[in-house]
Amino acid sequence: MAANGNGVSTTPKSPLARIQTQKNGGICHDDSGKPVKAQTIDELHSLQRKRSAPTTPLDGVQGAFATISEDERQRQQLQSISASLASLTRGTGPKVVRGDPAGKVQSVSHVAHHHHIEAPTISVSDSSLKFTHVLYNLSPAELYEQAIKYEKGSFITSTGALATLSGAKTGRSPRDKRVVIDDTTQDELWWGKGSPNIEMDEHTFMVNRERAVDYLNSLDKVFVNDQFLNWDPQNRIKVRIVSARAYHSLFMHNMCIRPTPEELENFGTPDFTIYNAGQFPCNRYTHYMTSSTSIDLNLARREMVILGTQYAGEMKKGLFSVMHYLMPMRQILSLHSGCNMGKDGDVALFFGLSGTGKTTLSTDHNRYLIGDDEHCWSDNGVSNIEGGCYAKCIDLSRDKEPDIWNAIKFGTGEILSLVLENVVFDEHSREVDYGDKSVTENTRAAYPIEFIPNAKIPCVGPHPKNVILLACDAFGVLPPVSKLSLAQTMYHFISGYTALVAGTEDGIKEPTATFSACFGAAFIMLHPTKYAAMLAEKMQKHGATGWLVNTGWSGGSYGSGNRIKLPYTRKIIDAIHSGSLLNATYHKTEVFGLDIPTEIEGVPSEILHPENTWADKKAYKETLLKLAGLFKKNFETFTNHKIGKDNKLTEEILAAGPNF
Ligand SMILES: Nc1ncnc2c1ncn2[C@@H]1O[C@H](COP(=O)(O)OP(=O)(O)O)[C@@H](O)[C@H]1O
Ligand SMILES: C=C(OP(=O)(O)O)C(=O)O
Ligand SMILES: [Ca+2]
Ligand SMILES: [Mn+2]
Repeated sequence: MAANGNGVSTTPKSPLARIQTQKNGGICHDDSGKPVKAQTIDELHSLQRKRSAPTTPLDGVQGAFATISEDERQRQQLQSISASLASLTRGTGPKVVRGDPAGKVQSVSHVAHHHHIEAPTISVSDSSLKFTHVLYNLSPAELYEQAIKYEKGSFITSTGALATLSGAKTGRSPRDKRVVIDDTTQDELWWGKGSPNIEMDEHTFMVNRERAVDYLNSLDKVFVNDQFLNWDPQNRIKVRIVSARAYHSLFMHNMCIRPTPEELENFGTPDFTIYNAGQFPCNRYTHYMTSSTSIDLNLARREMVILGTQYAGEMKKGLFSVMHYLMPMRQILSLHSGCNMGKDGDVALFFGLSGTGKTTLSTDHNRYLIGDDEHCWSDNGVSNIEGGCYAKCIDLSRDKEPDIWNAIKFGTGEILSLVLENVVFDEHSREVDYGDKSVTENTRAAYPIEFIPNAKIPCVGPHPKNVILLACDAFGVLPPVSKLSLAQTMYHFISGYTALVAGTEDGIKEPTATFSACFGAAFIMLHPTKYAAMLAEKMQKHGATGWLVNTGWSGGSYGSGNRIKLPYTRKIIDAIHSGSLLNATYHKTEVFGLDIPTEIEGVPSEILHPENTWADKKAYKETLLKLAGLFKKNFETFTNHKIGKDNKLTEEILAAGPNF
């Protein structure tokens, strides 16, 4: 007789299957599998989760390496987090416990618990009495669960990425950034016209800090990430990020350097702390505030407060500003650049403003990726500041950007851990439509750098051989590539030109020129000439060549011409890396005086000089002069600043701009 394991006949004689029972007293004893060890459903569920092994042997090691007990270490960790969350309403800080308030289980923290922490069973609204549950350095899988359970707009896409929404803000808010001015920062930092540092006083910072901390303390739970910045071990910075959303915690998990369990045990006090209370607005009646968004940096307190924006990029770029202060103090140059390395150890830097191609061009299947956005250049070479990449994914295609495409899914040996911001997907298949701009043009994917197959781990490399300045010229008059002298490199580095296209809004046809000193004025803290002088010195010392690459328009301005094809730009970049472009024949352009090659393998020669690609030569000349005028006007503010030890380089830089 054919019967399945439950004794149900599969060849019923009557229309309904008859249950065959055994003869021994009418009681079923036909379960073929071993019974589970659990006596109750709760027990069964608790069996599902195995405790993570403690990383330090509990009895510790004797002698010089003796470690504190696990209980003591956890007590110290909670004390440190409690101190981070201190506010006046809780003089001594909130009562902090670890774990998810929703479950009785404490297993969300991956350090084994050897004592049971009693959480209150009734909810108490008075913040000085309530508990704040701390979800400390959760794993991506745990953060996925938190996001899916509690954060509206969280979904898993067909490739396993976590899709989220950042709310009303889908980009950075540079005009809402404030920096505390005190006796030290007043002299050290760059203030005034052109500077990104808009001042606020210490007291106002504390007002916003208290607002953010009180908001965080009012919640049932907060996420705390303890992580690192900078792959250079001698200049590593410990950061703590306190946030209200699993999405923010996962984003920083991916973007900062992830500590090993051992490193986490010995983490101690952070060097810098972010309070991200982005869901809660600032009070616009507060002095120095001009909107409901505020991103406040206090270098003396080593703290940053975020109110009124949930755009995750604010955290990574906020920390980048901090590095732009801390690193130059140690004679290390911080760079808003991507960075990769060839098989022979030749390193290239890719400077550029947002959307010019740092991430796209540094992610190159034939080279090792050191990082896509933030680096340091010290006497030992280059190091990535971050542990992940943050790629723009509008119109992302598998053909043109295969490594980024493939990074947006399960990673080898790692559970899905990726954030896809503001993308649109099919409600059933969960397939992402990268062409959809319904939420924003600035859709993003944040993934750990290991998701790129050729990542160079640890993310460090020798001194750069090529320094590539990327400009997305929507006027269509800059050549696709030109070789720069050191003075020209400095001129273009200080200028930091790119052009924004007005986007898809109708009525706006003119591209807008943007000049952002050091290709990242929004993040620099000192005067641009300080960074420029360091760059000049390093390039000179290590014999690096500068290049200007236009990743923007050709054959006319935005509206009539077209964006230079990515495969052509890649060929240009290949020729820079291989060294073949150094040996090309060059001729000088008028007005900008740029040296352009006559030939590059794989690139049609006629596009190398932009004039050839314009049907209307008069319009070309007019547009060229217009852009040159904008460069001249922008550079006026820098003419009184000296770069280098004598005036020689400064004079050369001034002469390296457009002449007309
Ligand atoms: N010729 C080109 N060179 C570089 N990027 C291009 C080019 N044409 C189109 N793009 C697109 O421009 C965008 C560049 O963005 P991204 O690399 O993220 O810039 P960044 O990292 O500098 O902010 C990508 O979406 C890329 O596909
Ligand atoms: C995240 C950003 O960086 P980028 O566009 O340079 O990749 C940003 O500028 O907000
Ligand atoms: Ca980028
Ligand atoms: Mn960037």
